[in-house]
Amino acid sequence: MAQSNASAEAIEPTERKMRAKGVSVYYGDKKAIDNVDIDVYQEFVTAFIGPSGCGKSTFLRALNRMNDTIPSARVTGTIELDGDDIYASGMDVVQLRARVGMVFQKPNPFPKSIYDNIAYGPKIHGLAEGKAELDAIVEKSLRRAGLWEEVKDRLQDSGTALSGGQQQRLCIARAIAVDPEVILMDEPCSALDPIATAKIEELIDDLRGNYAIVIVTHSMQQAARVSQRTAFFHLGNLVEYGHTSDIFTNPTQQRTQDYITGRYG
Ligand SMILES: Nc1ncnc2c1ncn2[C@@H]1O[C@H](COP(=O)(O)OP(=O)(O)OP(=O)(O)O)[C@@H](O)[C@H]1O
Repeated sequence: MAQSNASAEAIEPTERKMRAKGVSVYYGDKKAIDNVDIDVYQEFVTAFIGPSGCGKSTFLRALNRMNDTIPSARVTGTIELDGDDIYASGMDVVQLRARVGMVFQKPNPFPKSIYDNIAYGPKIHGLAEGKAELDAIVEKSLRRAGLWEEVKDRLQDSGTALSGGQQQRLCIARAIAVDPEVILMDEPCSALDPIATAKIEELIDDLRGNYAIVIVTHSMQQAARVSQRTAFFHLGNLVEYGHTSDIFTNPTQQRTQDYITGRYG
């Protein structure tokens, strides 16, 4: 498991990667997220916690316009990546989703080889000149995701034949391969056993140095282990956002206190 990160979280962020201002998300007439302001920082893991249905995944998906794929979904307010409005009309959404990658709850490798799972993104984004460069990206991505040693001799095997934990690291490698700046993770360990979960948590801690990471989790222990900042959502509102240790030991809001002491959720 990742060790306590109290010292890491005390460090003040140097670079803001994303800024949400007055963001609301609707499904048809129903408001799922209400007027949320939040900043996400480079080299920080930000955890979104809160009871089921509070809107964590909805808000996470708004950060790389994954909600665009849901016809009834509508986002208001502004979300910026490096100061640029990601909902602006000129924004290239394919490019945006490479810059703000996503890893889902259930590992979802393509039904292709391990190699092709990683190579696909760099190919369509034109990141490699030839086979040697592509090979290098595949190796580097798998190494970063802590999977290289386990798969280097069977890169042509199907990605779906790996264990659940390996599949999730493959999906992380796939996100890394297109050189993202932000990685969004929606309950990435919920389908995994404790050992595979521990590996992913260690990986998140390793990756933090190169990206801004946002993780939705139902596990408060996980949020405490891996994140430096925590946002507590309830009924579509961002109730409290701050240093992870403050949220868990000294929250300012009664609703946060009730959640972390198990009064609901
Ligand atoms: N595609 C959709 N169409 C309509 N309503 C939706 C859709 N997705 C989510 N919702 C609604 O939006 C609200 C927030 O859901 P969301 O999945 O974001 O919450 P969550 O906090 O991530 O929940 P969980 O922890 O259970 O995954 C819920 O009331 C949910 O029913």
